[in-house]
Amino acid sequence: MTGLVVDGLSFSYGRKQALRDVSFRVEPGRFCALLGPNGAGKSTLFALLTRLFTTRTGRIQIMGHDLARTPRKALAQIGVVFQQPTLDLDLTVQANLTYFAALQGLCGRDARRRIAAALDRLDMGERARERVRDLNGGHRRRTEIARCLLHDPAVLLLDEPTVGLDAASRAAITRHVHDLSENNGKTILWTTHLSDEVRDSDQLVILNHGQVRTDGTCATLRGAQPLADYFQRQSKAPTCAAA
Ligand SMILES: Nc1ncnc2c1ncn2[C@@H]1O[C@H](COP(=O)(O)OP(=O)(O)OP(=O)(O)O)[C@@H](O)[C@H]1O
Repeated sequence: MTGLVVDGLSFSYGRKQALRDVSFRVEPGRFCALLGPNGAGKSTLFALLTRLFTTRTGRIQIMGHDLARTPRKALAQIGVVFQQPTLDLDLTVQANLTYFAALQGLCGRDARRRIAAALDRLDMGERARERVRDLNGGHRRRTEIARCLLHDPAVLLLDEPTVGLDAASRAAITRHVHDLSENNGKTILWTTHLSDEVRDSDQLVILNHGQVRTDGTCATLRGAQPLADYFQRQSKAPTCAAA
């Protein structure tokens, strides 16, 4: 069963077409980097994947569940980290996760066990009792990633999760999320406009002007050239029928 299928997806804001016939698939346990310059359509795609927006053109399947026909089953399979942080700054890490667990119908010993395991995976176990306001940006992001694991989703969607972080925090978060695909079998869709967050073994989908420019293994696509150069070339290349 494929982790994530995006098939013939189009979306417009009024007369502005943001996505045009976007198709790609991510196999289970794969890390897929969705790379695109500003305005490429990454956030629009993300909004469709999380059902904030809907469209009649195209379809999305998550672990075999059609998002339009069986949204509850499909959404139960995803963990989401949005671009804008959504933690309560005045609560501790533990309280933030306990609150989210309750929203997922998880409580008591089961919730505590899941929270401890998720925090440990992100090397955040020792910070459980700290107030989120006292954490740096990288640790706040790690808390959000731990939170999205609580209901044990198969697919993780992360929308530019490293925006605003320093280099060390970016590297740590990128490493943690790669680890979740390699060692925990999570299917990852990671949107970014930073080519240094992508590894050679990752699936790479480049989006530009709302269209998929390339889709394949990063090492194969970039060949001998640095990914930054390849990305720049793909981002500058003219797009047929771009909006
Ligand atoms: N609410 C809106 N109304 C009209 N056009 C919009 C709206 N939101 C986005 N767009 C346009 O749709 C296109 C895709 O935008 P989107 O935000 O999805 O791109 P992005 O790749 O996420 O960019 P960024 O990296 O800057 O967040 C852009 O041309 C943008 O100007």
